[in-house]
Amino acid sequence: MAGSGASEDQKFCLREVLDTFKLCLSQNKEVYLEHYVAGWRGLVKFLSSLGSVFGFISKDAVNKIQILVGHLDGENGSQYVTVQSMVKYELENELVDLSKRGSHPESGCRTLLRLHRALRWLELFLERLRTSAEDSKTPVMCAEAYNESLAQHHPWVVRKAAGMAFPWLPGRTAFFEVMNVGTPEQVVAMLGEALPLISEVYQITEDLYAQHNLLDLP
Ligand SMILES: CCCCCCCCCCCCC/C=C/[C@@H](O)[C@H](COP(=O)(O)O)NC(=O)CCCCCCCCCCCCCCC
Repeated sequence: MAGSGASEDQKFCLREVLDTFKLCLSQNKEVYLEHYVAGWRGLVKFLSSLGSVFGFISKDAVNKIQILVGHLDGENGSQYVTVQSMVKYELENELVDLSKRGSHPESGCRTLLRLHRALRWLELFLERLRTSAEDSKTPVMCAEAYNESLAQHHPWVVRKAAGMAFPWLPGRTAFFEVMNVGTPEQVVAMLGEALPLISEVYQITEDLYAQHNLLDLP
């Protein structure tokens, strides 16, 4: 965390953010919540730098990040060190609404699930960016990635709002520039390194949630 704080005044660099996902995995492949949340913080910062039309998206992500930080910093914080320990703790203590929303609308499990689904969007979008041609359209890549992932969990009105924001994304060249990673070739190389890590974090979480039947938490 100290690292991400120290870089706050410096110019944003997407490599640093994606590197955070490297720190997420423990030796025995558990996912550290602190680094997961730090990764999302960085992504949201990047999204905010793209303009206020994405504000409603950042706002929801920030809200979810805050809920998770609240658990991490709360009196039972030691149970929230990894996603695995969080799931175990919340399930054993019946702190999760399993079939309909009830007394635990802010469980770590349901909150993280929303970010987890968004991580799949990120994976799909970055993979498209990585393999895109110079004249590829970012809004199209973004919408395709969204339709294949998050959209399936969103009601019509959210899908509609998201669809209205996508055309405001900067074009590929400008997008690569705000990433502040270097030349387009360097961006592509960086994405090639970061993507397997993001996929691994995603897959480990997905398997864990599937194993506990948590993929449809309300
Ligand atoms: C760069 C383009 C960014 C486009 C982001 C695509 C995702 C669009 C998502 C639209 C979400 C709209 C906000 C509302 C969401 C909630 O309804 C919904 C459900 O929550 P609930 O069950 O508590 O009600 N929330 C969610 O699904 C969580 C959404 C979290 C979205 C985080 C997106 C962060 C994107 C970071 C962009 C970084 C780009 C980096 C690329 C190099």
